[in-house]
Amino acid sequence: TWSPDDRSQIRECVEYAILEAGYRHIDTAYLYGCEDQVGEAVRNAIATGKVTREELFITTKVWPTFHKRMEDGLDLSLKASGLDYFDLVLVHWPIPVKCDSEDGKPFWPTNEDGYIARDTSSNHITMYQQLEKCLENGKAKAIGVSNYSIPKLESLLKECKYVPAVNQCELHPLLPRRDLCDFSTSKGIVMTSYFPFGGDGAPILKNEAIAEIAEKYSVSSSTILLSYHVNLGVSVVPKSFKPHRIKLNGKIVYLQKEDLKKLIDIGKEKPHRFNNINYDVDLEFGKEDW
Ligand SMILES: NC(=O)C1=CN([C@@H]2O[C@H](COP(=O)(O)OP(=O)(O)OC[C@H]3O[C@@H](n4cnc5c(N)ncnc54)[C@H](OP(=O)(O)O)[C@@H]3O)[C@@H](O)[C@H]2O)C=CC1
Ligand SMILES: O=C1Nc2ccccc2C1=O
Repeated sequence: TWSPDDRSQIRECVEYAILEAGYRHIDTAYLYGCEDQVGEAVRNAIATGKVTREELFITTKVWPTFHKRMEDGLDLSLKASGLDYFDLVLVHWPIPVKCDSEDGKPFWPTNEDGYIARDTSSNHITMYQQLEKCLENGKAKAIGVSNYSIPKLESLLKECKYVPAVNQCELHPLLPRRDLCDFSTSKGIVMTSYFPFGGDGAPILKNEAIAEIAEKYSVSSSTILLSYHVNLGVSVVPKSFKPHRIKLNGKIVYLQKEDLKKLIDIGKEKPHRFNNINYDVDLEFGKEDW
């Protein structure tokens, strides 16, 4: 449910996804400013009698400006959505961001050097530990992380009481991060892919190697990009505002091993990340210590 600009259609799209396209997992975040619409769509969908709250899986994320008061951040999400609980709550980014306000805004304050203003008095472990309390008090049915690298997971796993259920990261054939996926899976952490099409404007759909594989299976490149994850045991959260694409994005095909390998190989040597946030830290693929 992330949209960089117009957010007016989100309630309608979420209702359509649930009622007409069979979606059960909806991914949102405090950052996205649309938890009110997600909550309304959930209530409307339940009111039709076609789906129950228990059948739906609603994820939200707490923004790192709430690094000292993650539960307050989650309370704002619960209030905005009108939901009694979230099925999954994630630490949105492992990097605490400076904040003086109640509402966690601005989300991306910058220093004079133009980089995002980090707050080093908290860290990726202390933020997660506050969500452990939200698991224990029932505000979250499961908790996890987002944008955590292997070093960040390693240090978190040494200190946490509950293993994160999920690590949601940018993943696609141009950024396969198989080391991160294998590490997470070996620890019982489910990987979720965001930006399956490369984000706004879906730049990865222009990739010729992917188009070739799509032709072989007589499906669209978008179906190949989503099937890539499901075939690897990774869950995936595509976004579309267009009803026919919302339906199309529910389609998954079995991929032959040789095609999965071809897809992984696309970004193996020179991985490309589309989500570049202006932190003064090294986002070096797979090796980052931030
Ligand atoms: N944890 C995190 O830090 C992050 C999480 N996310 C989550 O991941 C979700 C997905 O990422 P998002 O940024 O939305 O980017 P996506 O990679 O899902 O791409 C969205 C773009 O693809 C287009 N599109 C969607 N389906 C198709 C299709 N079948 N054929 C052609 N074009 C298509 C959409 O256009 P149109 O709408 O016009 O169809 C839109 O321009 C977000 O909505 C959010 O929930 C995203 C970023 C970071
Ligand atoms: O969830 C997110 N969606 C985004 C889109 C652009 C940049 C950062 C983000 C997020 O952290």
